[in-house]
Amino acid sequence: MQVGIIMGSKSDWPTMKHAAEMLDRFNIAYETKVVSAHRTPQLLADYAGSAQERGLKVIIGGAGGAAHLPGMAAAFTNLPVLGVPVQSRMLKGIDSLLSIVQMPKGVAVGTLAIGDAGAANAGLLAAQIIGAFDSEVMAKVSEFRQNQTDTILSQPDPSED
Ligand SMILES: Nc1c(C(=O)O)ncn1[C@@H]1O[C@H](COP(=O)(O)O)[C@@H](O)[C@H]1O
Repeated sequence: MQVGIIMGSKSDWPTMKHAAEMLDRFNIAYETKVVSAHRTPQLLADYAGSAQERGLKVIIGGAGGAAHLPGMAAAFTNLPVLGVPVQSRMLKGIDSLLSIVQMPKGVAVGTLAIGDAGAANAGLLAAQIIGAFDSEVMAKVSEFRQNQTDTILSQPDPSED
């Protein structure tokens, strides 16, 4: 496994599956697990603490509300941790975003956008990090981006639709 996708609750999966789907495009092996800084703190310490020796290269952590999961994962590992703010019901994910993004200097989390697009981009960014050291993955990232550009350039102008 190269990427660990962790989330605070099973209820985060409809968002976090977009990270998994992005990794599928690049044939990057990943594992998924519910791990919570609040509800299963020892599991988080064990998971993040052993991630590097188990061969993971990147951890993607998604959580909503008081989203301490990515920051606490980053506290237990030197691997790059990408944080996905899951949209919360009461505060629409602003709480998740602010909980993840304002890390103290010296412990880094790369924070993505709230919700599905953020999760997809976390998968893409993980592929780009791995691709920096793996030319096959980087070739797939280039192809993905070229296809995206070609699709947009081939669309008719808005008024011609
Ligand atoms: N933010 C965290 C953490 C954590 O940061 O450790 N653990 C669970 N949660 C979040 O609680 C929300 C509601 O969870 P439930 O749906 O299980 O009640 C989820 O979005 C989860 O990520």
